[in-house]
Amino acid sequence: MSKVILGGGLSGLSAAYYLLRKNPASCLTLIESSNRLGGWIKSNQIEDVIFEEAARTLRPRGEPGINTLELIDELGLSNKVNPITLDSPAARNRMIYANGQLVSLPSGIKDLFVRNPPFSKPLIRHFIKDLVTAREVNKDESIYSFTKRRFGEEVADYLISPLICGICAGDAKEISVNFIMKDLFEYEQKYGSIGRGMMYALLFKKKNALNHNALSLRARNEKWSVYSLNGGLETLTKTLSDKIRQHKTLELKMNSQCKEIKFGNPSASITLDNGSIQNHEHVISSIPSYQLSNLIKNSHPELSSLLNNIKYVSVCVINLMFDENIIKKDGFGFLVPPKEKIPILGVIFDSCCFPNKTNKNVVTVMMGGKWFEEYFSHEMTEEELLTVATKYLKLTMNVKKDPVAYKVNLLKDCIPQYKVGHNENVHKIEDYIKKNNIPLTICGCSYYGVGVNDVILSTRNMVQKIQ
Ligand SMILES: C=Cc1c2[nH]c(c1C)Cc1[nH]c(c(CCC(=O)O)c1C)Cc1[nH]c(c(C)c1CCC(=O)O)Cc1[nH]c(c(C)c1C=C)C2
Repeated sequence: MSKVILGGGLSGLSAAYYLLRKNPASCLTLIESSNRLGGWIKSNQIEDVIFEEAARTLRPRGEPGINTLELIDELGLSNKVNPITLDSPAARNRMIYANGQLVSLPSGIKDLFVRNPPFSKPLIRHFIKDLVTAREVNKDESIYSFTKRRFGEEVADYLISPLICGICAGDAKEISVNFIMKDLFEYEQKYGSIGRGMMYALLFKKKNALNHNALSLRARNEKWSVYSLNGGLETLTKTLSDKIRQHKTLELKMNSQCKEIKFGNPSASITLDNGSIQNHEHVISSIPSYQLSNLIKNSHPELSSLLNNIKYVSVCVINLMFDENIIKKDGFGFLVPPKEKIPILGVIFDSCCFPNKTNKNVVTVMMGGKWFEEYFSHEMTEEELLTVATKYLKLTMNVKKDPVAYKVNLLKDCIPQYKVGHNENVHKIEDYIKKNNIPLTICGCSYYGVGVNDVILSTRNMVQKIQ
C-alpha cells in the first residue's frame, strides 16, 4: 500500500521530495484539487518584470534558511539565486506610513539615540524601560501586550504591529508572542527582562552549531539580506514538481479532491470527488487545517474541532507597473500600522528590490488580512479592488498616473493566524493523533510556521518521522 499526500502546494511538494529522497522506491500518491502544483507561490512574467502573487523573497539565515539553501542547491538552482545584500537600500530602508506620512524606521545603532517620528522619544529609552520593568509570569500572551508591557505602547503600535501585518497580515493584539518572539518571551520568563536574557545568551549560551552548506556559506560571505530566484519564487516549486515527477513510483492525481477520510488501524480510506475510494497506509496532510478538519468531522469530531481552531485570513495582492518614477525614496517599501485605520496593509517596492532592465517602477499593494471583512468582500470585482489600491497609492505615495499594467489577486483564506494558545492547540492535535494511533502526519503552514523556509523544514522534519 502507498502513502498519500493531500495537497500539491509547497508543503506537499516538499513532503514528496523528502520522502522520495529518503526512499526512491516508496509508493506515493499526491492528490491536488486544482490543475497546477505550487499552491500560493505564483510568479507571473509581464515583459521583463515578475509579478509575484504571494511570497517573493527568502531569508538565508537560521536553520530553516540554511535548509532551503541546501534544497535549492540539490535542485540545481544555485546559479539562479538573486540576492539582495545587506548594504542595499531595499535591505536598509524600511518605512511605515504613520500620521499621514512615510517615515523610515531606525536602521542602525546611531538611530536609537535620536528622536525619530512617529516616536516621541529616542528608541533607547524604550529599551531601558524593558530593563526596569518587573517580570510578569505568563504562559502565553499577545505580541502586542508583551511588547507594550516591556517597551511601551509606541513600540507595540509602530514597530511590532506593522511587522505582524508584513508577516501574517494579522493583528498583533491577537497573535501569540510565541509566534516569532519565543526567545524574547522566554528571556523575560527566565531572566526578568529581555535585555538581561540577551546579555546572558551572548555571554554564556552555547550556540548550536548550524550545519552550513556551500550556498549558505556564500550567503553569509556575500552578506545576503534576502534573495529570490530568477523567474521568481515559482522557479522553486516548478523545479520541485519536475524533480518528483521523474519518480515512476509517484502517482499524481490532479483536479481531484478528497471528500472524506476514514482512518482505520493501520490504514486510511480516502473518498474522492468522483466517488472512488482509495486505501493508503498513511496520510500526509499538507492542506490547510480547516480543510482537513472538514474531511474528518464525522469520524473524529474532537480532532476536527481542534483543527478548526486555527483561523485563516484572506489577502488581496495587487501588482502594479508604472512607466514613470513613482518611488521617491528607494527601499523595501512600507507597512501601515493598523492604528492608521486605512484599508491597505503595506506596499512593496518590487523594482527597488529587483531592478528591471526597462526601469519600470513596480510595486505591490497588500490589502485585507485580519481586516478583510471590515473593508472588502469576496464579491468585489477586480476593478473595485484596483480602485482602492490606486486611491491609497495616491494618498500614501502621491501617485497621480494610472499603472501601465496590473494584476489583481484575491488569495482567499491564505495565511493562518497563530493566535494566543496556538502552540497548546497544536500539541493537543499531535497528542490526539498519537493516542488514537491515527496514520496521519500534519504539515504545511497551519502548524509550525507560516514562512516558506519554515514550511520546507517542518515538512522535512515531519515526514522524516514516518516509518
Ligand atoms: C500574501 C502575502 C503575505 C504576507 N506575509 C506573507 C505572505 C505570503 C508571509 C511572510 N512575509 C514575511 C514573512 C517573514 C519571514 C520570511 O519568510 O521572510 C512571512 C512568513 C516577510 C515579508 N513581508 C513582506 C515581504 C516583502 C517580506 C520578506 C522580505 C523582508 O522581510 O525583507 C511584505 C508583506 N507581506 C504581507 C504584507 C501585508 C506585506 C506588506 C508590505 C503579508
